[in-house]
Amino acid sequence: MEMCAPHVSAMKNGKSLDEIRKSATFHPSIWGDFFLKYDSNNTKITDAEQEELAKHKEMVRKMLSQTPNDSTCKLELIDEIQRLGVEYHFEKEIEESLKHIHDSYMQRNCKDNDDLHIVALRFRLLRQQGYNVPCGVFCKFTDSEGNYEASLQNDVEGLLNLYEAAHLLTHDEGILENAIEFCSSHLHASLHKLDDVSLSKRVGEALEMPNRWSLARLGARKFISAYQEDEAHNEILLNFAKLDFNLLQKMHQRELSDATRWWKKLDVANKIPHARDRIAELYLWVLGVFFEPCYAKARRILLKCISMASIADDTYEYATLEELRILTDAIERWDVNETLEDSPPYIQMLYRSLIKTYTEIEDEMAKTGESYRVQYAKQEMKKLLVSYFDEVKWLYNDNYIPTPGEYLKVSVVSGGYMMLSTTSLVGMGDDQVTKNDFDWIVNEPLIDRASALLARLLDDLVGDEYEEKPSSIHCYMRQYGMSEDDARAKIKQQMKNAWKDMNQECLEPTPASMPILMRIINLARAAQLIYSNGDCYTDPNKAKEWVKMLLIEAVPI
Ligand SMILES: CC(C)=CCC/C(C)=C/COP(=O)(O)OP(=O)(O)O
Repeated sequence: MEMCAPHVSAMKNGKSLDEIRKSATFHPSIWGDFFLKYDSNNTKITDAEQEELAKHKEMVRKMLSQTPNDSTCKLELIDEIQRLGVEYHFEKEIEESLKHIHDSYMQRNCKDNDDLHIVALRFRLLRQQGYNVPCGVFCKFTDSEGNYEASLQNDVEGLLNLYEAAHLLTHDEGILENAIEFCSSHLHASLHKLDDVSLSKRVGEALEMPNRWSLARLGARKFISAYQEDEAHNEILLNFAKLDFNLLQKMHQRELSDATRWWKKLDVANKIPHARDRIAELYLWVLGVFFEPCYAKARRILLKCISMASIADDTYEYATLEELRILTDAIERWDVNETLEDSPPYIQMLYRSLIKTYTEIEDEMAKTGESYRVQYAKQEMKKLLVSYFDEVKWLYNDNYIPTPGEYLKVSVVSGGYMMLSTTSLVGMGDDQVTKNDFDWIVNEPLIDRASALLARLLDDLVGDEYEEKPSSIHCYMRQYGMSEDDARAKIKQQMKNAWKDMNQECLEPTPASMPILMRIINLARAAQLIYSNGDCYTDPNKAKEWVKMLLIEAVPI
């Protein structure tokens, strides 16, 4: 591609590109120092709280082991445990039960009862676990032309379960695609007629965001409230879920408090004032990737790296082409002694913080002989910043609009998700992640590319208001002479395909272990949330409710 000379900036409304870029401003942080107050004193978990939790946990464990595997109650109990967000306490028990349920289902050739709710629930639980249950189990609910029976319209519980199950679809599963369409329209129609408060809440939430796409913590918080309204709820299980949610929340508050202190020390608001000041929102993103106590170290590392990416993203949308050329070259060399003394302070500051952050992570990982992991993360960060620079070069090349192929090659990387997926493995346990897993993930396996593509396209669909650079919408319009609506429809189709790829890769035989695949699925879920209503990262008011629900307000006991 022919580049313009660096000093020849494109003009728009009488302003040079440099001027336009420097004039962009972001909403200030809405949280400021708020989370500092959650220090060790304010987030203490008392012995009495621990004991109460342990007592409830034992009762739930007993319930789980005493409910026969071949009962429909068992399916419902597992689903409730998972959706209430406490599955991580009983992973082994649930794994064994689902294996038993799967094996006996296969032995009887998937013969089932005729209750749609149960068929769909079993299908979903087994697919979530990686079992490739055939979608043909739903044939008996369709007529000879493949349409779902009209009589199902009144079975709201059945429709809801079918809708949730169908979101585990892979390619060429038209029966599940039809199910999503059929259920969506009838669930929408049922919403204002439902007397059952719990069911109505669950239908509303599912239509807004199906369970497969939902952030686990937010899903748990909402399900606790719907479950409480269900007259048939199990009091012990409900109380356990509430206690657990609140204790985890204290741990998350403490982590965000520490992160806020680290962020303040960087002094981003003063030293890099063009950057978004979003440590709470970034923590929310990371919490979407892993919320369990065993991932505290992984969260801490990922948060630091995503913060660096955020500052870098804004710097690549602010600085001049020449400044960025020098920065990008230095980052590719990754020379810890480089100071970039001829560059402006914000470039020096970004470079210094980046090197320092990764050096600190490396030192920490060296203690367990795992500093090799940081090399992979560094490589991905370099790739990310090079892709940011490639986008800037398009812009300075007279607003060059790339072909869709050219665009995606760069912008799937610049979405940051490949860097995040690799980095999310850095702080995970050595029983969960090996060197082979890093070699696998940095080679852009299908699930990783699909999650990154989804995030990029979601961002593109909402991002235009803040961005100067081209998006996939422009590229499609230009390449195929499409209208904006048609380009958007094409992008939505690609997003559906990305979910099919991700679902397929989570079925046995899987390309990596489930804890690793779940990080990638969870990243996709975080993107679904953050770009669900415009760009909720850039506009902090849009993410405010979620921060409150997950990080401030305890669940009322
Ligand atoms: C996924 C990551 C790395 C998150 C950190 C914050 C960030 C860079 C968000 C995307 O912002 P944007 O919408 O401005 O992104 P882009 O400029 O790539 O469109």
